[in-house]
Amino acid sequence: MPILQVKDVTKVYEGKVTNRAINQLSFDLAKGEFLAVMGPSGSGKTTLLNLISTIDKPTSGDIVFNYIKPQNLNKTELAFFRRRELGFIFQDFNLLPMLTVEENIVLPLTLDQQPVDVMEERLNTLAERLDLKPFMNKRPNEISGGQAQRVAIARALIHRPSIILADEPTGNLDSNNSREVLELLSKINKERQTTIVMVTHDPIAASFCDRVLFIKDGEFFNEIYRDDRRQTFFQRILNVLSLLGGGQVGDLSSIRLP
Ligand SMILES: Nc1ncnc2c1ncn2[C@@H]1O[C@H](COP(=O)(O)OP(=O)(O)OP(=O)(O)O)[C@@H](O)[C@H]1O
Repeated sequence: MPILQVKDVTKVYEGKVTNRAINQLSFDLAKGEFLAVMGPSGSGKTTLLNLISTIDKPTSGDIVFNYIKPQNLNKTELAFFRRRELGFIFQDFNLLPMLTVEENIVLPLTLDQQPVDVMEERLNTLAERLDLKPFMNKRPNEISGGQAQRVAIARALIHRPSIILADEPTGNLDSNNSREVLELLSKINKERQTTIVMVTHDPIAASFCDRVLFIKDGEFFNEIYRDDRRQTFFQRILNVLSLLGGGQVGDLSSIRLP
């Protein structure tokens, strides 16, 4: 049984002009998979992430987590589901500026009214693993972008969610910090079998994943699995992107991945 099933999902935004942002899209996600979603601007990536994250509801079709259909939950159940099952990582980190690094990380457990000893134990483990110990009492504006994203990753992991949803997590980072964050996500995925869905424009970021799902105009375009070296996978990602159009694939094709 996949951890997530997207079944024939359509999302139509009604307005002056009707916009079919996702059209009859279907795919499964296995537990422990690290999936990248790619596609040109406006192809429906954020809409898809909003549907999976239950922020938005499909117009038709089903999204099933394990055996749960979030669209059938009431508001309270949905809030509980989101808090327990999902972890979010955003491009702009979304840390609360008034809280310290430590307070930001434990926020999901605070909201869930978990006991202090559980918070402390998990906080210590994550701070150690993500190398955050030196910054625990700092505020978000006192740390670098790369450090802020590591804090956001710790916050996304602390309640041990079933799925991590990441929207362009390296979009605001330079190449060194991007690589560090991607290696960290990859390590967490491999060591803990944490399931991750990551929307990205960046083929280098996508090359860290197990599979890339490409969408175009809200529809399935292609998917490729990593079964070889990251460099070869990267070249295959570039090949699909050049078929999709709209990118600067030519500039990237000579890149040797570190
Ligand atoms: N709330 C909304 N109301 C109406 N139309 C919307 C809404 N959100 C997105 N759209 C439209 O749905 C389509 C898909 O948008 P979406 O933001 O999901 O694409 P995207 O692939 O994430 O784009 P980008 O890479 O530029 O972030 C676009 O045509 C967009 O204009």
